[in-house]
Amino acid sequence: MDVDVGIVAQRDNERAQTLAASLVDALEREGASVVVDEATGEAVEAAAVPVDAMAGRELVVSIGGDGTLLFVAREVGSTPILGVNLGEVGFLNAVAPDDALGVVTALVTELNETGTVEGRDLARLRASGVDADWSLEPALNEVLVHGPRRGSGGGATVEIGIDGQRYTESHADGVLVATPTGSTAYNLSEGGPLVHPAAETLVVTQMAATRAMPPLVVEPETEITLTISGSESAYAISDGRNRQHLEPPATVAVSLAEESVRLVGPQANFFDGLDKLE
Ligand SMILES: NC(=O)c1ccc[n+]([C@@H]2O[C@H](COP(=O)([O-])OP(=O)(O)OC[C@H]3O[C@@H](n4cnc5c(N)ncnc54)[C@H](O)[C@@H]3O)[C@@H](O)[C@H]2O)c1
Ligand SMILES: Nc1ncnc2c1ncn2[C@@H]1O[C@H](COP(=O)(O)OP(=O)(O)OP(=O)(O)O)[C@@H](O)[C@H]1O
Repeated sequence: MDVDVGIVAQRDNERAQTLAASLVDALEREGASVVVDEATGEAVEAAAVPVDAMAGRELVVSIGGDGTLLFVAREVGSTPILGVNLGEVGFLNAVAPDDALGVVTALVTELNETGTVEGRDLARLRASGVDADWSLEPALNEVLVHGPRRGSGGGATVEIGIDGQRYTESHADGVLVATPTGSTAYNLSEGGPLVHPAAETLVVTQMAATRAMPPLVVEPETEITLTISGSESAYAISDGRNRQHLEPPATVAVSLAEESVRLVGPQANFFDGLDKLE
């Protein structure tokens, strides 16, 4: 059987491109059909396609840091992803570069023999306008609502609604809703709790609120609304990259997205990973 694999290497990263080239060689020798992303295609001899065209392949390998994996996840939906860590933190990428060849070859052999690979599904969040017609790309880490700019003087008033009931309202730099995956990212810097990956919850965390309430842990099916007012403009942002301009007063609805992200290959040990954050 011909296994379809996509490889995305962090742009402008020579180490990532070199590793991508050796994966292309090894996988083609195994009889797999391999494509790389267009930026990598300029440096590596292989068929190149846009990253979103890799959706539906049996495996996509992301070589880079957490930012690269978040980017790949945004583009390929629930296509199985393996993360190889070449970044500084690499919380989302379980595989070290030296192990990449062995792990990817083993996964392709498994796909050949069984047609499937084991993995785990990571929840994502959908953010959309309540009083305007827009939605953001689903977030693997968090959805954030903030005023015209981050930091002092850039805040706004944000009211948090939980299943139609008001939790709290305060002037703040912003408010974020994090998945368990995102609990170790921005959420942690803003005083939110660590969430163990096996816990199915969402966390709502205020950012530098003047009348701060503790971060609120809710069940994943909760409908969360963030209503922002008292500033000239505001933004809703998914995973730090995909943003929507808001004209306050504006209400953003945040809920579980239908499509999760599927990570395959060895699972990172959550507690070992925490050492990287110090
Ligand atoms: N103050 C902060 O902690 C802070 C600031 C900006 C962005 N971020 C996070 O980075 C993500 C991407 O945003 P960007 O593209 O603007 O920044 P980026 O890609 O430069 O990432 C910022 C840092 O967050 C780390 N990171 C990302 N996801 C993580 C996770 N799930 N667990 C632990 N660390 C993680 C990255 O390795 C990197 O060191 C956002 O979703 C946000 O959670 C965090
Ligand atoms: N092959 C690629 N094609 C197009 N865009 C890319 C590619 N690789 C990375 N990018 C862009 O770069 C961003 C990720 O790069 P970023 O600088 O955040 O690195 P990183 O993977 O987090 O690594 P580090 O931990 O070293 O910062 C993605 O959001 C995406 O916009």
